[in-house]
Amino acid sequence: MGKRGGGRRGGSRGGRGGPQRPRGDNRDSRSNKLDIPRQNERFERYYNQLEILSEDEKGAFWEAMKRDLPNSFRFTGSREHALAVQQRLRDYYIPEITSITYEGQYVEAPRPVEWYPEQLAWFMTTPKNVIRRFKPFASFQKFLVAETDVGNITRQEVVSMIPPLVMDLKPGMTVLDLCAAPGSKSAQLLEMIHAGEEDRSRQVVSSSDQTIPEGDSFADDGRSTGLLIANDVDYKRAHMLVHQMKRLASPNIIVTNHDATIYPSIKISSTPTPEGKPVSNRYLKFDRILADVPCSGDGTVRKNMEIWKNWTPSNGLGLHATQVRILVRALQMLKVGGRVVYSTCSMNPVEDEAVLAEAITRCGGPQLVQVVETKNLLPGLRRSPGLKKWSIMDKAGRIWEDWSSVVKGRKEIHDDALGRLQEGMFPPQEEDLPLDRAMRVYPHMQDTGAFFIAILEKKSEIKAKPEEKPKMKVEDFGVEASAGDNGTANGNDNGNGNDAANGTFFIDSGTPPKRKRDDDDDITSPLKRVKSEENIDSSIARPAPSLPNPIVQQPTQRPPNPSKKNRTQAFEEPFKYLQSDISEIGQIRDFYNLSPRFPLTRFMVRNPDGMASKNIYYTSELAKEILQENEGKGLKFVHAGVKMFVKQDAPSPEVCPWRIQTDGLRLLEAWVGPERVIKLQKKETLRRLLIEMFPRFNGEEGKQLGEVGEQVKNLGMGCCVLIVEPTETDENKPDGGGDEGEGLKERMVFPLWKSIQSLNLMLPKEERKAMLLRLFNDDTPLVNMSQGWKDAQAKDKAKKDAANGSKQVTNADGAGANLIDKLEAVIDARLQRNSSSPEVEPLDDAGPVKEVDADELMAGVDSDVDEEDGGVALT
Ligand SMILES: C[S@@+](CC[C@H](N)C(=O)[O-])C[C@H]1O[C@@H](n2cnc3c(N)ncnc32)[C@H](O)[C@@H]1O
Repeated sequence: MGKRGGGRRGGSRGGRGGPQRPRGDNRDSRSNKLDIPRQNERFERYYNQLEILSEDEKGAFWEAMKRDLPNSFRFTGSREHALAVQQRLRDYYIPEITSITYEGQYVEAPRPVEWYPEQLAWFMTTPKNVIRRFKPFASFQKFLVAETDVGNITRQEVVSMIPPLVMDLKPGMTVLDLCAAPGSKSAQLLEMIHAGEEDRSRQVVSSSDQTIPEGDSFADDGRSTGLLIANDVDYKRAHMLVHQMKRLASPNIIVTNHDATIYPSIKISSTPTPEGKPVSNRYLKFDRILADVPCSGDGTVRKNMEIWKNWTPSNGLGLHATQVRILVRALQMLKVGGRVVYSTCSMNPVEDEAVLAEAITRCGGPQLVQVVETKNLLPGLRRSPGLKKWSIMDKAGRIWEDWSSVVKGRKEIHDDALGRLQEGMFPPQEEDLPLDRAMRVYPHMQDTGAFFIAILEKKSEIKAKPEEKPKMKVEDFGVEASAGDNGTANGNDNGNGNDAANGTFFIDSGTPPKRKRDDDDDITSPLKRVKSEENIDSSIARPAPSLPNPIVQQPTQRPPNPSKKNRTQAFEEPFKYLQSDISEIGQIRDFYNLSPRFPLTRFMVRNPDGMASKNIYYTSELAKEILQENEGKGLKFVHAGVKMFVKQDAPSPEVCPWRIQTDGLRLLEAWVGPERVIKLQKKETLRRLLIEMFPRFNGEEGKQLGEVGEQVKNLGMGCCVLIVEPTETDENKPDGGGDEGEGLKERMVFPLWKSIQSLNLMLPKEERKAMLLRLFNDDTPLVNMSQGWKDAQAKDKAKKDAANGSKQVTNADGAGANLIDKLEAVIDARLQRNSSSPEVEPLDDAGPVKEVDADELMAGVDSDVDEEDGGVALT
């Protein structure tokens, strides 16, 4: 799957996507955090009495809880590409780091996470004083920062990588990630949806019609037909999610912004049943749903030190009801036979096993919703089984073993702490509910954070029971019940007792949400009542992807666009699909000689008039169906589509003004005709094209461009596809290995622009630099060749002017050359302004290698992305 670079991610040192702070501030806040005493009487007492660990283990557990968390990261994107970047780490950085000795011992180098498939996840525990001493760490950091900037590496907590891995996700599936921001798990899910896609597409392109393999994975000529809907209730966090997802350049994702407890049903097209029976309302059901719910996050205490200060029993108690509602809604939206993975980064059974038990009960019991065994998944991962018995600590710090003691206690204890407790928080009556099939991962087991993961399988259609109101009478408390205590005092309620606008959650609110459902079968979406899928004939499976007639949306009235400052409400440009017979698409098809197998019906624009004026996006067929079927029905779509073509001024009418955007190239390249394809085999040619912006392809300079220089001579102006063909394998590489060979090992594709005299690889500066570092270990500053030849021309002209007594050049050749240069300069300037071309900035050097400390080693890496799983502020 694709990868999108594009600059250091905004506000890169702000953390949690916040505003950019000066580096010094960051250090201060880091050292302030380090000053927090790592103790909390109730926190420690609660988990000690829970007996989740043997006496022997308790010491190691608390010791690990109090230690700093190792840094960890994941190689992201398509398997092929992720493995290539990982190989660089193995071949180059690891040998350098492992050769360092300190006080007679070898230093600890980054290590792969044993149970992560293909060792694509790594962690490192190297102490600061060791890192400060040795320069190889500094060059390793440069690599990490560069690869993270372009999206090849993502910093992610090791345990947070588990839930997607146990989803048993196949590429054609429809998947919903209900609480998805900032998006590290969504990224994993999307990678799985695209697994094997590139190979399949190439297989189709190289086969004749008769030899294309049959089967679902080739249903759309090898393109993945699966879909991920990633959702978050918080609008700003949903945009953080968009930012993360765009890096993966997938046409198979839609981002939405809804409260997961009342997630609206999604309409799909109303084709008749195979028997010809008309069906009027069909709603999407999912194969897999991830409910990585908001939680108190006490499993992240090694990273979020404030938890030591802020942990109270109320944190978990207040979230239980929301967590149950999210899980029940997930089960409703699931296909029969489908699976929900429920996860939290909290160790509190009230947020874990109790939520499973309560949701299963509400959905009809274990015959309808089964807990799936997890113990054999991910061999090598040390874990404990889920709990079948637990006690609960109330707000006042008292421990309760069961519900009946609470009921009795209410007669004697006259404070409101007991009001928070509910029957469903205690272990279920049904003793054989196999909650132990879930998994708990604790920090001491493999030096990570803590996590809870469970898999639920839907065995039959369900009809969820309405939520029971807590049966509390005023006299039960011995105190006056305070009406309306729903934590919405600030008036910024998202209907859930939570403040969605600033991303914080009132974790003390145990009351049902304001926007309450009367009946689970009739969901009220935030904007409009949407009929529940539970009334629909569930035997109707989603039809195989088809290519319905393109629909051109009628131009709609543009809603008033609130100024950015006042955007507390979501405003998104509409998604309008283009008719395949419009002139712009015809021009694209003809210029790139696109294969008839490439679907021209999936192009979309983001403006209310539905006009192809600036950017053209591409989505999968199912994403298109969903966006079209649900238009104007209250669904809050925030993002969909991969930018595939961008319009720019063309130097002449024969040149197509629509150039291919890097994001969309992966999806398109196999279908572009040979006339617009250039092939590169030599490493040195690629190095030149990466370092030099706007090299000339004629004359002496052109010779330096080797095989590419030769081929472009016969190519018409405009955009083309540059394919880097791998010619070197582990077998044929020269003795000594490393990077000495003339060819490259990895297949790559880039958009290339041919101007009148020069070429330009349409790749952002950061991606050029990361690639130079990875493929050539070269951190040479980039060179803007157009500047060079313009300077040379200016000098030449000055010389000639001087020789001719400052006479104007009037001969035809001179005038022609000037005209060409001017035109070229205009085109270059426009290309430079374009998003995926290098910016016209002073070309900076990566700077001298400096010593770094442990935090700094990861500090520049992904630090604008809030990776923590504890998506709640402990207020
Ligand atoms: C634990 S974090 C999710 C982390 C995410 N899955 C990841 O791996 O990057 C929980 C998220 O749930 C969101 N959230 C909280 N309440 C929600 C609700 N009622 N509906 C949907 N999302 C909610 C929060 O905004 C937060 O982003």
